[in-house]
Amino acid sequence: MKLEELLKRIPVLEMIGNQNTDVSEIVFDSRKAVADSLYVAIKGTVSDGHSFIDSSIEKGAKVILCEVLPEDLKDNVTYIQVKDASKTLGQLASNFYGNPSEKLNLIGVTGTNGKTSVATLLFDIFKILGFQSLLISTVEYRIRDEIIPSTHTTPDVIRINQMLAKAVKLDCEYAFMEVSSHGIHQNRTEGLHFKIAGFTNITHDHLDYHKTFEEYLKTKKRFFDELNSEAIAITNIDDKNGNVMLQNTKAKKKTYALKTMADFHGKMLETDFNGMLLNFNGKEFWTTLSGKFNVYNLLLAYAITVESGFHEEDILKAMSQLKTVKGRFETLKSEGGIFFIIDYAHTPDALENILDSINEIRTKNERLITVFGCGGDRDHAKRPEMGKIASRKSTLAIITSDNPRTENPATIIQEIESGVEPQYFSKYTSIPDRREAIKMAIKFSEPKDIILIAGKGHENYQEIDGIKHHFDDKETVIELAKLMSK
Ligand SMILES: CC(=O)N[C@H]1[C@@H](OP(=O)(O)OP(=O)(O)OC[C@H]2O[C@@H](n3ccc(=O)[nH]c3=O)[C@H](O)[C@@H]2O)O[C@H](CO)[C@@H](O)[C@@H]1O[C@H](C)C(=O)N[C@@H](C)C(=O)N[C@H](CCC(=O)O)C(=O)O
Ligand SMILES: Nc1ncnc2c1ncn2[C@@H]1O[C@H](COP(=O)(O)OP(=O)(O)OP(=O)(O)O)[C@@H](O)[C@H]1O
Ligand SMILES: N[C@H](CCC[C@H](N)C(=O)O)C(=O)O
Ligand SMILES: [Mg+2]
Repeated sequence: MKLEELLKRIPVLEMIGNQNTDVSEIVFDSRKAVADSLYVAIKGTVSDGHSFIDSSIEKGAKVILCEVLPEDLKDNVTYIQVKDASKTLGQLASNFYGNPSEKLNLIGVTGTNGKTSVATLLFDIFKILGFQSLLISTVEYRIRDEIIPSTHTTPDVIRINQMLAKAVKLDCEYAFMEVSSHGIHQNRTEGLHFKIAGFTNITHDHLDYHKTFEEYLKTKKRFFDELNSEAIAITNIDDKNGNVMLQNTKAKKKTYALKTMADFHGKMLETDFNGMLLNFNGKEFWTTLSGKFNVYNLLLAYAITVESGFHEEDILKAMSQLKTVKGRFETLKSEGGIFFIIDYAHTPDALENILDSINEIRTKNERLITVFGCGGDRDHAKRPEMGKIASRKSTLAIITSDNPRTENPATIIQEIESGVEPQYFSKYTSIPDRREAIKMAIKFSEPKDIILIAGKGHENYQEIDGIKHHFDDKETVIELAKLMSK
């Protein structure tokens, strides 16, 4: 593509060199530079892309876009100076791929918990309604029926535009994507044209990255601040920060809630481990999904589908056919009659929600055993909180490992244990090996008992010291429950 065309609507401070050149590709990692590419130098969290300008040229980059021009300028290279290279990358990527986000209906979901669930439910609802879509999520990316492994909840803006462009080419009419706070902060959604934006909730998470809750909140809000006046913003007003999200948005505002009056109002009428009877805006329907948090997720998915112009009856009919999202309140029953729930709850709020949901459904004649851990190299503050919640709300909590990464698993476990209140000391034990922990839970159980295995959901690895060892909670449960019932 011609450089001139690529720079359309992009404010440039200074340009040195040939402006009439062709760009073969845009890259922001010097290691991926190819002949005639344009390298964007970005200041990252670990290093500064400006220090790799020369190595990108060695690999073939012909245009350099940066915030600070290098002192030593090479011949036959075009240098472009901009105020914010990271934001400019988004605009360049949109231009390069033909602005695909404007050619379909792009819908983004943000919030601490529920993003994967809502985005996946939407992909499935629209499929039942007869529409093909793109899904960008933590678990996987999907273009129609093609599944692409996921690297990030919200990948970089080049990947996003590449996938959007492919989706447009394959006649997809919708794209559903998770918008993570890292993604917003690192401008991975810059230049994208969102039609609808949904907010799930905001609670304690990622303070290792954002430092304070206020910063985290501000980052999430930015997603709504940047919507245009034709977009629709839908927020959960049962969350105390739900309205904050819409304070400065130009988008049309819509609300959903279970506890208060809202544009979209939901009620849970009945629930058990087989599903729930729900009422949305006065209309009843059954779903095979369980867990109160899924009422919120379904309600947001419903609101987004209604705002997309579909009939309420058609939507509810489609919604009653939905299956559980992988690793989100996924249930299994062993031959011996033990009930397993596999869930991705990896934050204090998510763990509390799922335990409350299970306690609401169970008869209390059985026991509830919770196996969980906390990720290494991540927020330390959530560890004691999760220890407190799990021991308080289960018959027995078995603390184990969940991606210790570069940390010592024993230290993480100690930090979790430090949150257990003295009256619950007899209600927890610690087994660092996750397989052994699950084995212990099964050994301790009797028919009808419930074992919750939290934190990994769909993940199929245990990350230790930079190496991902294969580990899958569901697979382990199936294997052990069978072995042990023999
Ligand atoms: C902390 C974080 O988010 N880091 C992301 C960030 O990398 P970074 O800022 O550390 O990059 P850097 O190493 O400082 O390098 C700066 C720049 O120099 C470039 N560079 C670097 C080396 C080199 O030789 N040449 C070169 O050009 C890099 O490409 C980069 O542009 O930008 C990269 C490119 O987009 C991301 O891949 C990377 O994600 C890392 C791998 C990551 O683990 N991110 C997680 C925390 C994340 O983003 N998670 C959220 C979900 C969280 C949740 O909701 O649970 C997600 O959306 O997935
Ligand atoms: N609406 C919700 N409110 C509170 N908790 C929820 C909600 N939806 C899901 N959860 C809990 O959070 C876990 C993760 O759900 P999900 O994967 O949908 O969230 P996410 O926002 O995509 O998370 P991540 O940021 O890790 O990608 C679930 O397994 C469940 O325990
Ligand atoms: N996207 C989140 C997921 C955490 C899941 C949990 N299993 C862990 O490894 O901490 C993160 O990387 O922080
Ligand atoms: Mg997710």
